[in-house]
Amino acid sequence: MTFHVLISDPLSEEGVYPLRHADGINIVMETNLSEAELAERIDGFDALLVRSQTQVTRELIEKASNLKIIGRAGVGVDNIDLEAATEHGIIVVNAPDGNTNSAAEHTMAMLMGMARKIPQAYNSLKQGKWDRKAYVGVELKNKTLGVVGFGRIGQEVAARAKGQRMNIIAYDPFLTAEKAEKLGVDFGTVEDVLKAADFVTVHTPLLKETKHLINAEAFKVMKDGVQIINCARGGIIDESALYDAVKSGKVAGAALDVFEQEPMVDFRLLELPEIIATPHLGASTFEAQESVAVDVSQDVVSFVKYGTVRNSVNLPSVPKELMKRIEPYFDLAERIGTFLTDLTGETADEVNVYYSGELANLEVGPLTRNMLKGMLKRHLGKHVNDVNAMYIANQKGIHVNEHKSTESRGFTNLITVEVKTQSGTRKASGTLLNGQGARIVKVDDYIVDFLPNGHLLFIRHNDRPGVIGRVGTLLGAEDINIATMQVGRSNAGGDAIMMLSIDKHADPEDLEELKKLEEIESVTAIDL
Ligand SMILES: NC(=O)c1ccc[n+]([C@@H]2O[C@H](COP(=O)([O-])OP(=O)(O)OC[C@H]3O[C@@H](n4cnc5c(N)ncnc54)[C@H](O)[C@@H]3O)[C@@H](O)[C@H]2O)c1
Ligand SMILES: O=C(O)[C@H](O)COP(=O)(O)O
Repeated sequence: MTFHVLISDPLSEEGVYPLRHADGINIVMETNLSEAELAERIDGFDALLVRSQTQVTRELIEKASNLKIIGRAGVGVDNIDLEAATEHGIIVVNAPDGNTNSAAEHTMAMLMGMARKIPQAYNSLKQGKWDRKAYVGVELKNKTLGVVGFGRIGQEVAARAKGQRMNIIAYDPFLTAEKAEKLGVDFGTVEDVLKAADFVTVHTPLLKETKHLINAEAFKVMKDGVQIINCARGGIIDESALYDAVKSGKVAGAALDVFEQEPMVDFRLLELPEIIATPHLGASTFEAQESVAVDVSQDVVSFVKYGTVRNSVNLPSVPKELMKRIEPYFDLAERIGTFLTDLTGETADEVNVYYSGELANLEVGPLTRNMLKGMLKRHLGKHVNDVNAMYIANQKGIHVNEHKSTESRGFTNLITVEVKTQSGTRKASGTLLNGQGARIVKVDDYIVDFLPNGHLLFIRHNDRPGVIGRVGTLLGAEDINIATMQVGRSNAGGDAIMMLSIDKHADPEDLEELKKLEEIESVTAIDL
């Protein structure tokens, strides 16, 4: 049975060599298909290989009844509807490392070209002018480069910028003081980075949280004359805010390789002489394209021959028998992970997962991966799933340990997750109650019992008369209805907690009002 592969974006011929010469695999490379033509052709193929140009939408996937694997020859999978692929049982693989170096080098080229106004000077010379006064640049030496997003490419850019004797300050949800020191960079919040930087470069995925991360508010806190680079994803910088910031003189230069809409249609930005641009070329080198094409080709061959892949970004590989016994706990494990990320407001350095009861006799790795997915998804969105969660956690230096005990601890099965963060240790335990679904039954050392879903408030307070009533009164005044309320205390008059589920999201102002109430120690909103 021949395995048919359609390549709809330009992949390196050298890179697809393993595919072209694999038994039983037929390749068609058609890189000029319109969306409609692709939708017509896709049904006849078992695999689709793309870069960033082809939009692999839910509509396209629904037409691809034979599709078994999608290969992304690059990092970003935001042009692929992962949920739709997973729902349709289609494995998605990418090539997370193959173009890192090229993208970092392109970022440095854009940084230096912008600092010395090279494209502008070249265009002027091409028009026959010899104008040396108009293109006075700035040095990089002793200037501060602010890096927002300190993963593979962010770190490679920082290493190169240090070679230019720049000072580096970085922000990344997974960057801690210890890691920053080891990498020889300063670190801080996004605001710290934007305030300190002479040059800002962004290297995050495009997520709900990072869309327009650099907006008008962000430009306000930056230094006058700041210069900014985006070789990551269009949309991280609000292009309309950038236009205004350049016009006002706040931003002295911008170097863009990616755009909110690609191919670019609104060229307004390029009318500004302070802006230089390239058409999404960060990974466009022979070396990078060969590397990423080899990576995805090898995964397709491995999938055809053995049913396994290396760089899956969406599907778990769990034996059917085991899946039947642990699948009911997947959702609980994920919710505990998200609950703890929101409860701590920090990323973990160490995670200990304790399985007690019958679960202790099973391979619980997929449950741990689901819990990690819940823990990481706040910052990595659909880039993390139960297949790559452990890989990403390890990459971020999060130590993950599993512990098992057949001791029942009062429940047939109990999953306890303990996280160690910069601020201390927190934990939560959950179980499945027969016929009532997932429940969280312990938070830190307090016994509770609530559904881990919807809008939750976790309140730490001193055990005094009237505290609970005041909380209820304030929420009522804000028209926030309490669905359930759990209270627990270490001892009479001691530390205590409230765990509330409320009917609508409590906004920051409501939380601030609650924190002002007498005897309230902390208030944390958790939306699961
Ligand atoms: N221009 C190009 O041709 C080109 C080439 C390669 C990669 N890219 C893009 O560059 C980006 C980075 O690629 P990578 O390989 O370094 O990915 P990566 O996953 O190694 O690093 C991304 C980092 O962003 C961090 N992050 C997530 N949300 C954040 C936030 N709100 N604030 C700060 N940091 C946040 C993550 O923790 C992670 O460490 C991706 O979007 C990728 O698609 C573009
Ligand atoms: O996410 C990536 O890998 C880059 O944006 C490269 O995209 P490309 O494969 O379209 O060059």
